[in-house]
Amino acid sequence: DLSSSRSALISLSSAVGGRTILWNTSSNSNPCSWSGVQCKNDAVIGLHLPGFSLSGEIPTGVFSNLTSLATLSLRFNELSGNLPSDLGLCSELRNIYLQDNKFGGEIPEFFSGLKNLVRLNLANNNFSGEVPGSLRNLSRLKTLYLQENNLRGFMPELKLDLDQFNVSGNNLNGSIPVSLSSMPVTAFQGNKLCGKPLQICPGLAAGGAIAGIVIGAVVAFALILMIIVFVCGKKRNKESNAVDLASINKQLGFDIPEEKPAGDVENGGYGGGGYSVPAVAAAALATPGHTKAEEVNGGGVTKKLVFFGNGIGGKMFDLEELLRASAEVLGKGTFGTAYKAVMEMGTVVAVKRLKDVILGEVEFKEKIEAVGAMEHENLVPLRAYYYSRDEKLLVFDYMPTGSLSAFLHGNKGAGRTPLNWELRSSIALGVARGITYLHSRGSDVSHGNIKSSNVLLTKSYEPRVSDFGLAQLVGPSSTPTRVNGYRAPEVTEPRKVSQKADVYSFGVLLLELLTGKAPTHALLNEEGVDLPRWVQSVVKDDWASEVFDLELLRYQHAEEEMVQLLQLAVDCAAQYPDTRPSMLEVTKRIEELCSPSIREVNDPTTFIDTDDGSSR
Ligand SMILES: Nc1ncnc2c1ncn2[C@@H]1O[C@H](COP(=O)(O)OP(=O)(O)OP(=O)(O)O)[C@@H](O)[C@H]1O
Repeated sequence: DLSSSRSALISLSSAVGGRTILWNTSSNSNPCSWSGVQCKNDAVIGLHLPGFSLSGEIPTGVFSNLTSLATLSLRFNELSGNLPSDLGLCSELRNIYLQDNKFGGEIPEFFSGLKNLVRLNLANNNFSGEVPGSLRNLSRLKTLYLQENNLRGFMPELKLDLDQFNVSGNNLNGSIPVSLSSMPVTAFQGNKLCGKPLQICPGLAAGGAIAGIVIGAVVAFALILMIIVFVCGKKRNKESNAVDLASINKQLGFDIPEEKPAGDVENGGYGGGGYSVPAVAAAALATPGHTKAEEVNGGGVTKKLVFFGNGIGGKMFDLEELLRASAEVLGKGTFGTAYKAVMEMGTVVAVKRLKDVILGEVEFKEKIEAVGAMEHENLVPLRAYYYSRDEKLLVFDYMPTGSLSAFLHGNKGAGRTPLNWELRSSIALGVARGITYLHSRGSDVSHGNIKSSNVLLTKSYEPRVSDFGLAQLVGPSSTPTRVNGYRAPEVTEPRKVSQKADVYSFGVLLLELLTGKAPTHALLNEEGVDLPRWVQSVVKDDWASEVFDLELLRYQHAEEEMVQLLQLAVDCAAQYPDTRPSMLEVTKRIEELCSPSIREVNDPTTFIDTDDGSSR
């Protein structure tokens, strides 16, 4: 019944902070077209208003007109007061997300009547009183999040088959019920609880004292043994490392700091090295048995940097100059280590020192020249290369803003620069164009390693795809063996990539841009998920708008575009290669759906949001 749900929504809207701006409440307007309102057969089945700065109490009576609700999401607002009792009338509710508000009072008993509930999240509120034992009636419940409230008393035995559970940060005491003993320690921390998985309860400890002493002694003995074995092993390792480093240092005449692994999200996977090595490229050339001079003039043949086009910014330089550059490790990737090198004349380049190149010089030149010939505004240009028997160096333009991965996941703290919708969609389009160009060079040309750490950003945040064409240069030991969240399911052999596998990886990258979540293979935690599977499950559960990155939710005007891009991402990440679109089609679809937003990108001031909530 639309008329009653309409008045219910208007009263909710005016009660919670007067945010009527969210909904067009003019006469005859259908609430089903209002943003955040989801309908099925004219009945309101979803209310999705996360992060809208709503405040105040929800008046009683609103929910009695919304009894078809299946999903209620009001998370990340400032709503307060008791939950209205008529929420208990919404017996169709499956998902309740009320976390990160200021709701108070006791957890209402009426929840136990919502028999269809699958997810209940009341975390980070001011709920007090005890955890109602009647929650055990919710036989379909899979997620129960009650952490960071003021709950006290005992934890009741719920005997539910929960996948996700957390009551940490309350004032609960007593023993943990057996049915919850398999939950992780973190689910109970910050209470006065005892028993498995936490420490044994005091009363029980006395009874088990003797057994405890015996077991304790055995465990202690085993521990001491393990420590001895570990310490001896470490000492041995250190000795062998010391020999290696000593011999390298002797050859080079200076210390090489330890290299940082690439893709280190904490440091943004980029530029986190912080140390500077004099002429790190020289280090690259000084391999056992070859001195620098021999290498450069080995056997009378002068090895040179071979440039494509007219150098970097019109400047060319020779190997000697590169060797004199001060360098900094950017990270270690699949194909070798990347350095930032600043030359005396001020030119900054990125140098990649390839490892495990199996090709002979002629074949290497042929392949690398094909890479050097690739020219597109969304690809990182290869400017020069150096080939000798023991060293292969590639010189690229240095991208000062780092990788998309670093930008999306690097700095979660305050002061983080959020990526607005216009920027995200223009990055999506740029990357799609770069890959489409690669694919247009031949049906057998594919990238093979598309991921957000291989999308680098220029100063004005234009995306450039890197690392293309390198997989063909190196041996199998350098191909990415780790199963990663970007790899298409049919790619069982990492070197057997295809254009359709690139489309899959691009689909995952789109999902990453839209959800703000980093993909990993397994369903791990909030930080890493099997993105295609996660998104599909969420969309199937009718809570599609829950998918998007919180930072995107303020761009109400672009919701339609976001949903369409999400659909495209899901199409790209289809399980079967044949059902995925081609990159050319993908580019066209993004051009069509994002063109209004992307036009705004021409104004550089729209790139970055101030994150002060003013545009919400
Ligand atoms: N041209 C460049 N300009 C600036 N930073 C770069 C450049 N090329 C690479 N980097 C940075 O150097 C680091 C290592 O890059 P590299 O390409 O070697 O590995 P990766 O992309 O992390 O992994 P993989 O080799 O599996 O693709 C990354 O953090 C990357 O962002």
